[in-house]
Amino acid sequence: MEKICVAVRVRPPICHENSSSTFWRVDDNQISLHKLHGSPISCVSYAFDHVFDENCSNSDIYELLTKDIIHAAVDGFNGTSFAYGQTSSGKTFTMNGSSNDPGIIHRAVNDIFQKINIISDREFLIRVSYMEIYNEEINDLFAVENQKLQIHENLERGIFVAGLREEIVNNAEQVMKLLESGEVNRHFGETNMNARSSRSHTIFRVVIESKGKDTGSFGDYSSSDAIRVSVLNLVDLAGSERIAKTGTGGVRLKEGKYINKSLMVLGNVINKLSDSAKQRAHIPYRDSKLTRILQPALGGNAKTSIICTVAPEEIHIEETKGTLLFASRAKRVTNCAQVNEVLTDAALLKRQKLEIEELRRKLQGSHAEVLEQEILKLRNDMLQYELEREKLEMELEKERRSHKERDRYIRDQLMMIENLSSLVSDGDGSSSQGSMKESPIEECNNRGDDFKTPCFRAAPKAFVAKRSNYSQLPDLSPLPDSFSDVADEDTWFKINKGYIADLYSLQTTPARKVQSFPPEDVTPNYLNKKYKTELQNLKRRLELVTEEKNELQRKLAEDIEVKDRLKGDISKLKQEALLAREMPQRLCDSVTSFKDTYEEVLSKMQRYTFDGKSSTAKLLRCICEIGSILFSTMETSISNTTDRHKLSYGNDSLIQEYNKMLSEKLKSTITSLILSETASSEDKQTKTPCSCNFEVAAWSRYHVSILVLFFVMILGYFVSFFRTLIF
Ligand SMILES: Nc1ncnc2c1ncn2[C@@H]1O[C@H](COP(=O)(O)OP(=O)(O)OP(=O)(O)O)[C@@H](O)[C@H]1O
Repeated sequence: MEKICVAVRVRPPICHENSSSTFWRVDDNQISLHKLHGSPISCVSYAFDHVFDENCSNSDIYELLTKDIIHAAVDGFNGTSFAYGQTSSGKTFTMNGSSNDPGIIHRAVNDIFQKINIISDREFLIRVSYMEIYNEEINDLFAVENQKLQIHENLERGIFVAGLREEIVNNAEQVMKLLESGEVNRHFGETNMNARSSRSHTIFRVVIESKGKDTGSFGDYSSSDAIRVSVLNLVDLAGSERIAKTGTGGVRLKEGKYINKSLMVLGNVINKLSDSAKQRAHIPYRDSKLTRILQPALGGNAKTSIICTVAPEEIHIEETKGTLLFASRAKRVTNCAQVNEVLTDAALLKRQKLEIEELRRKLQGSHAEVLEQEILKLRNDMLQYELEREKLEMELEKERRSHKERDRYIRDQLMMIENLSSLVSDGDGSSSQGSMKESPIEECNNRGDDFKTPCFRAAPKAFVAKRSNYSQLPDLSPLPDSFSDVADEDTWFKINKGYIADLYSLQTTPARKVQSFPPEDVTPNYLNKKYKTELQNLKRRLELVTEEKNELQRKLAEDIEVKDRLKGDISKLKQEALLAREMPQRLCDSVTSFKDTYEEVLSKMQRYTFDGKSSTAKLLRCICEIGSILFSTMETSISNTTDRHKLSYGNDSLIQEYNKMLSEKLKSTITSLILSETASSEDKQTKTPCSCNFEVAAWSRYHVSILVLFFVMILGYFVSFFRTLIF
């Protein structure tokens, strides 16, 4: 919540009065009425956010009063700046300025483009429109054919003027040209008070849309997909006037009445808003087109500044006091400005997903308390979004239905008119047919298509192109069709004396139940009900959050359990791997010791053979040879096994080959041994045997044969065991 910023500007005197007895004195942010010789007049002293004396320039006013609002508008806040004051007090001079001292509008436009050129991480679409409220009718200053436009309201655009031309602009120069063309269409007139008096209120409107350029960085979820839409109104009001002074009649008189009446409604709105919330009842925004259009700026979602211009001359003392009274009341009005973001469903989902991700990350870092808070916040936000979305959907549906009904009604009416006109005409229905080709709604749509700026520089980017087709069929929101004649002097008195009119006798439209800002029903019952609902919502959210927290804790415990189990498995596997790595070495050791034993046994056996030529000796040599080949083969295989890369099926075939070769060799040795044995037994019968040597040789052959068989078995078994182990 923030207060409206209010300033007062004193224009330089136009005519120097000789007989004046008082003067207005400006001290810092105070303005007070003094007697000619210096003493202040009691109760005529006012303080505001700023008071500018006659030496101040438009530049000073812009810097201190308006610049912040313009910058905030670029950042997505709605903004309004308007000039209020009696006729000829310098409102138009403040808003439009002169060639030497450009006014607030020109400075704001330049500033907007300067600022958006600096912001490199967002893309912008700027649209401008210019309208006037003349005799309580809205006219388009960019398109003279657009007269008597209607005010509408819908969810997406809020309060807007249907059929108003909006120009897409790319630079300040383009806007200045448009403004110049608009000024030509504005209603000015000569009065006794001002040679060029504004006879209408004008509103120059800038709509600033922007979207973040996608940086793709984590955590940049707040802005990447959301579109910001802000509306900036720069308003030059017509001045209140006293017919006795302006000396007008005819058209001017009529204009003056409308001006005074709408300013009186503005004063009433400000008065109501400046009351405390308890005293505030219905705010009569709908009593004039001016207040209806400025509704968001007056106590709504906008940052607002008011510059109240006063004339220093003594003859205008009553008007000046009236203006200062208005300014004092306006100072008490609070607004509630917030960045206007339009979130698409996808953007909302993305934002929530990222927020959950962020939470998970934090959970892993075990910041449980912080998380609890954040979960709570997140759940709250999500719930709020859901509720809002549901509400909006319902409202949209309602709006659509009423829209359809209206369409049907208009079509029926058109048909009726067509029938009637064909009845009236003498059988020639062609003229009526021609005029009935387009329904008002179609006409409005066609008008919407004309919104594009002819001198638009380049083909717009995707975002710009999409948003520039921004045109909705309006919803009817009737305003009083005509202002009843109000006795001018009476109205003037009410404006300047701070009189609060009886609104209900003035009001011509029923108060709507749903007002955006501020809430109107503040009765205790309503509040009780509201708080109860809120409490229930909060409880429900709390339950959800607790559930989610418990779920997350359970998952965390499960994760820890699985992790422990895996750790046990890994250490077992590590031990097995260590054993597997040691196995070849152990085998190698076994083979070496087996080889040693084998060689020892063989050397002992060789001792039984008395000469190396006997068949036993031959057999032993053969066994010895076979043994050493077998052992070296095994050693090679084992060393290959140690180096896993060398292990292949080729080793298996090598062992098989050796096995085969050895068997054949053993077979041939045994065959040759049997043959030589047969030959020696034949010799035994022909020669005299040496019984002692024969017995020894026979004994040794017998044992050697057994041993050979034994070793062959062991070797065979060893080789097969070794092969199984490796493969
Ligand atoms: N601060 C100022 N410095 C110099 N001249 C000023 C200043 N303010 C107003 N004037 C002059 O006073 C005259 C009246 O000003 P202006 O037309 O801006 O008044 P206004 O409040 O817009 O009147 P109206 O309500 O009738 O349109 C103009 O000639 C303008 O140039």
